[in-house]
Amino acid sequence: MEERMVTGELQSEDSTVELSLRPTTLNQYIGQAKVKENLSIFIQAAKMRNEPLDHVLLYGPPGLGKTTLAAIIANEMGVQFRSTSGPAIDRAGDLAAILSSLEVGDVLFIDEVHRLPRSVEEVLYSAMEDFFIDIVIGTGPSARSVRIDLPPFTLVGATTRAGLLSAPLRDRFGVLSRLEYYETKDLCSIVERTADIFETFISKEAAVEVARRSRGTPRIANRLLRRIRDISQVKGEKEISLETTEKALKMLQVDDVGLDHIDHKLLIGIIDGFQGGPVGLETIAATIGEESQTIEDVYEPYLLQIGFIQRTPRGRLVTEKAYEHFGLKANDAE
Ligand SMILES: Nc1ncnc2c1ncn2[C@@H]1O[C@H](COP(=O)(O)OP(=O)(O)OP(=O)(O)O)[C@@H](O)[C@H]1O
Ligand SMILES: [Mg+2]
Repeated sequence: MEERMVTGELQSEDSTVELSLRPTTLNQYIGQAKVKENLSIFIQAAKMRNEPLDHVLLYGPPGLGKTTLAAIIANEMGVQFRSTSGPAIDRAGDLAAILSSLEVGDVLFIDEVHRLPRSVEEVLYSAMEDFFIDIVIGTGPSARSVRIDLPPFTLVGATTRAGLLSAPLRDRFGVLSRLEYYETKDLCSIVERTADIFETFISKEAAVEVARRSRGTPRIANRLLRRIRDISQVKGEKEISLETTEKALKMLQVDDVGLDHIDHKLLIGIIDGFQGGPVGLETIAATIGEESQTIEDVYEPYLLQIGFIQRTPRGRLVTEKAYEHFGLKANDAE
């Protein structure tokens, strides 16, 4: 897949900087008020009882701060943070090795937890519920099952697709937190915080503009800011101005509401090819040459969120709001 400025997914250029941009305490974590309030109460209560925190499932679109929040949980609990991911654990034995190296109260973070192989997932059930695992050692007639007791720990799972989690796994999480797209004012604070870390000045209007066009996603806001900062610096600006921000975003092909050419291709594809829909996902995918899974997971969520498309039983429908965005009239087509 080509690299996009406005995707929430992690891209190669993000990974190195992101580490330095990660807030480390709940207080520094901007937005997501409901999630933060809940977690803060559960963390305090667990600490008062001197028990590990209940297992936590964080879910929501890419780039909203799941990994960041997982690390914050460990930090706030004052325990070690161990991190792995679903696809990285091939065999039950790999998981057993990780689990048996944990210390009391540790946070084990499993990213993309919906991608754990089924055989590994099954080992996790008893680990989560009763802090032990049964593993089979050897093969054939000499095979035997060994029980390993584990220290009480907290599993923090993250997924962009909660719907793909099996029911037995989902049910073993005591805390389910859904991260939402950020409001502009929160993204604006994130942009200002990032600028601060970069030791760069940015005008209020410019920060609001970046926030407005970042699809409710901190990772995108930070990525756009980095590019805009480059352009502003080359121009010799002391402070990133609104004018430069607007120009830079135009160069980066990010439109007024944060959409790019791929969003345009998707929307215009439905408008031109199917009179605005409704049209089935598979048909759209074939028409614009993208995988339906990618459309569903990556392109569509934000378009749904801002009300540019609707899901109907008969397929996707482009709304009047989207027509207006392109300066078109919806009923022209009807
Ligand atoms: N609430 C927040 N306040 C400040 N910065 C944030 C916040 N949430 C996320 N960020 C920033 O956004 C970046 C992306 O966050 P993170 O990697 O945690 O997202 P994610 O949800 O784990 O994404 P993915 O689904 O790709 O794993 C981080 O570098 C972090 O700096
Ligand atoms: Mg992550």
